[in-house]
Amino acid sequence: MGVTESNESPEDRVGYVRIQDIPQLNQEHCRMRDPQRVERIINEFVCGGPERMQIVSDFDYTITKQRTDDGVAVPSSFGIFNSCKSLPDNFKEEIDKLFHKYHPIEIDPHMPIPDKVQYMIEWWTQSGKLASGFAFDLAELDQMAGQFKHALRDGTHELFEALQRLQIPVLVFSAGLGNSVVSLMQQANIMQPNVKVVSNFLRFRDGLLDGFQEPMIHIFNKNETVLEGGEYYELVHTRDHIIVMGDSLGDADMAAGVPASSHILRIGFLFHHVEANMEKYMNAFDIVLVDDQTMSVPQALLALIDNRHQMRHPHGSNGTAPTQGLPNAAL
Ligand SMILES: C[n+]1cn([C@@H]2O[C@H](COP(=O)(O)OP(=O)(O)O)[C@@H](O)[C@H]2O)c2nc(N)[nH]c(=O)c21
Ligand SMILES: [Mg+2]
Repeated sequence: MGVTESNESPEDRVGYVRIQDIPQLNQEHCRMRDPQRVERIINEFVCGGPERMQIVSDFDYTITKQRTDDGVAVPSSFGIFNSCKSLPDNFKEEIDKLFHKYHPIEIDPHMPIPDKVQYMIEWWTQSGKLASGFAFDLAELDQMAGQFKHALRDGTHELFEALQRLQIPVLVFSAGLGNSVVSLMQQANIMQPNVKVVSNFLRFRDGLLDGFQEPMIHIFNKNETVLEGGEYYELVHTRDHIIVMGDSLGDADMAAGVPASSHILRIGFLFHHVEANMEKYMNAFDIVLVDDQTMSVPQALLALIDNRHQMRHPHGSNGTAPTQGLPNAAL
């Protein structure tokens, strides 16, 4: 007698998760281009368990809120640095000039990407040159960043706690200023050993600021290809179940460079010009959350993965090696 072939479809299996059973995905402001694809990936994630998961997240307005309860605007990571009082008098003026020259290029819908890349490299290089040749006390940056430690999305602590407990690596990718990102995350107590920040970090030489450390992270190389060969790449390249989170369209590509067989679920936080942007966001992200200032959706997905994991490993052992502490200055 051979093995009886089962006609059972995956949907009939015990433990199969359905979108309609996940309240966070059934909210009015949660949009999905292809709910069946989302459901399929979620089931892959739940079956694969925490050992195969990694998170890749943008920082500005993804980990921080797009809109705060008290209406206070949250500065970007560059903005936190630029508002430091001790910077030379002309610094702010010059950095603003660069912004007005290059930001329209960054968002120009007609210019081809390869042309934009050249301009973006110019912009980040010139910003680095401006941030050179004067003394700067990082304590001032800490003080500025600390003012916004409560401006993280609701549920961020709980999400990061769960990710740490399940030893899921988190890559925070920012084309902004890494020192602000790390400082804010440290002061908010979410800079756990499983979290790595890849960004632009200030460099000092002979006690003076000397621009940014290499490699430059700009908006068009903000993806896993810049990690290749590095320590973090080694840690995560076998983790083929990936949640990507971002608020800008380009953030959807942050997992570029991971093996093609990976399952990637992209979550996009849409806030500005909702109607005008909706179609593009729906095409770029699997889940689009409109004016959602929480981490409820990633938390819900993680809870599903966690619950199944607890059922398999009721005594707490998950068979994986502990996540190493990760250096944040270099790749
Ligand atoms: C070099 N430079 C780049 N930016 C902006 O920083 C952003 C960093 O990009 P990102 O990491 O994708 O962050 P986001 O979450 O804010 O989108 C880019 O979109 C640029 O518009 C900059 N912004 C300021 N204020 N000053 C700068 O020197 C500067
Ligand atoms: Mg952002």
